[in-house]
Amino acid sequence: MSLFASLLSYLNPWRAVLLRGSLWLTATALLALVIPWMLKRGVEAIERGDYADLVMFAGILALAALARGLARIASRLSFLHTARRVEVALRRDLLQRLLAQPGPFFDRHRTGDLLARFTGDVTNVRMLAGFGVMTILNAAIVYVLTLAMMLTLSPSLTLVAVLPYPFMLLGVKYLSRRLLYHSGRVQEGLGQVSEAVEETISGQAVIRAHGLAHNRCRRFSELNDEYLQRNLSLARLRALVMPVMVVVGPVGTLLVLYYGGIKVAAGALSLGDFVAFSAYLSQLTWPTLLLGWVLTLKQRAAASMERLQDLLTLPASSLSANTEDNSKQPLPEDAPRIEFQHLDFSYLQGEPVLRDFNLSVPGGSLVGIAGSTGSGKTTLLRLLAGLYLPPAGALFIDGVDLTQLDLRSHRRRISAIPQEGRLFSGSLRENLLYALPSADDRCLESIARQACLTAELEQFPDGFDTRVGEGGLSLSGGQRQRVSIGRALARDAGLFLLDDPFSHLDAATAQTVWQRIRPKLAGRTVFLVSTRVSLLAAADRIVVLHEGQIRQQGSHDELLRAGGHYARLYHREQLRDELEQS
Ligand SMILES: Nc1ncnc2c1ncn2[C@@H]1O[C@H](COP(=O)(O)OP(=O)(O)OP(=O)(O)O)[C@@H](O)[C@H]1O
Repeated sequence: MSLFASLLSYLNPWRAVLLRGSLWLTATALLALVIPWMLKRGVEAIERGDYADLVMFAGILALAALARGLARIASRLSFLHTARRVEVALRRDLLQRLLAQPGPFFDRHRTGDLLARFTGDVTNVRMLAGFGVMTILNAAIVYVLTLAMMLTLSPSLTLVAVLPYPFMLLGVKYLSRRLLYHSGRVQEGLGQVSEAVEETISGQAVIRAHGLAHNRCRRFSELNDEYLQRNLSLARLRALVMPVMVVVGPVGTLLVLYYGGIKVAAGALSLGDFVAFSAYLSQLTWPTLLLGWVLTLKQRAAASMERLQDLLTLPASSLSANTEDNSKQPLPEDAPRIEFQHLDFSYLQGEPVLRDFNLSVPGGSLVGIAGSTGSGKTTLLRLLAGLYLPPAGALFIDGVDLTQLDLRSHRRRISAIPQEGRLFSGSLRENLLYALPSADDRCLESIARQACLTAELEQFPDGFDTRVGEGGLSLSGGQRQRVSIGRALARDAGLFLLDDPFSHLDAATAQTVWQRIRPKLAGRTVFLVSTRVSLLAAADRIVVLHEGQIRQQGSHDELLRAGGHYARLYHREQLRDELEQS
């Protein structure tokens, strides 16, 4: 879609406001026409020696100027307010698209670059949608009306005045292509700088702990220099645009002065007409200059819109809406039956992470997943959540291929605790009830009890209203993890995906939390990944992964009797716990 087509789709809902704005612009231009005409009549009154008329024309001129100022304010408000609304709509659509993307999208895109699209790129488009559109429309109206007046006064002099304009158009056409290219590079550079800032702030603890601040600053300076060079190239080009426009006005005025002067001297044009003509011509100067500025703005906005279109044209979801069977809303308490059939999975062009994975899970069972680090445990849960797309015909939910499921309905029945359960800025209450904001205090207290947070809450001076800081930074790792557990429990889901939710808790607390949350999980399908294998003892089936393949599976007792990897992990853990207690 071209820049203007995309922009139009965002401006369309505000067409009534824009129409009003255009009427105010027309009123501004019409009132502006009165001023040179009153000059003409004033000059004629002076020639006649009629001072009463002169005062009257001066009065009309002053009133017209005042009314013109008011009409200009009204027109600006219509256009600039609309642009702000377009900006909001763009940001909303961008975020909606982003959140609908599957995991590989976020592996491919850098956070800073995505952030730059929300800031710099959206601002460029907003400037064009507001000031740009207003300036272009204003120039068109002023040109048509003013040229009509100039033609009325003297057609031949009008022809002389517009002689330099074709040269201006040629120069502008040549510059605009290069402006587009350089604007794109500047926005890309801004993305890299934003990325570096974002990473530095979120990783400041690691950077300082390793004494890497100096290296980081050096790398940042290099990126900044590169960004500066790109900006300077663009600024040089933009600096060329203004002179092209600035030359046009004076050349036209010079030509008019020369030929107009000859005409007045020869008596072919009255002095009043000549003064009015010159005033009309000077009214074209400012819109022409602004057009030059809008041209650079247009190219910047075109480069930005191209970057925004990359995101706005993404599919709303990588998983398609499905047949009638799946379009029905699954009930939250539905505990799905899950089947993996010869599942092979690898991330973008990487080595296979899961290989020939086969598993049949009846609805309402608790599946424990154990295995060495990097064996594919998290990947398995990501596939179940539809965050990454499994190959077709390999993963079935209630007998339906996951790739054919409506992703939103599927996710509605899932509650997950990711490995790094991120909290959001806000209070403990907001975080615990993130998925259920309307829940009452009784529900909140019950969640906190299940997640073993009650003791801490009594110590926090603000209780549930305690702020957790960005990402939950003001809480300990264990507290953060228990808030994540509470947040997941608040959902009445049918499928729980718990990725090592007790890794930051000591053995005793982990057991207590696990015992407390189990009644809530009864009758649900639960996948529990745990590096602490003793917590898996209650699972209906335990799967032990090794390098993406099932190495062992069975109940806790069966696996202990069989010996092997699971039994070794279990005995090692028992020994460690005994040592810690002694
Ligand atoms: N987004 C990704 N892009 C590419 N490769 C990935 C991605 N996420 C994980 N991997 C790779 O997939 C493999 C399995 O990772 P996964 O996180 O599933 O293992 P895990 O068993 O959960 O490990 P751990 O116990 O350490 O959390 C690893 O080799 C990892 O490097």
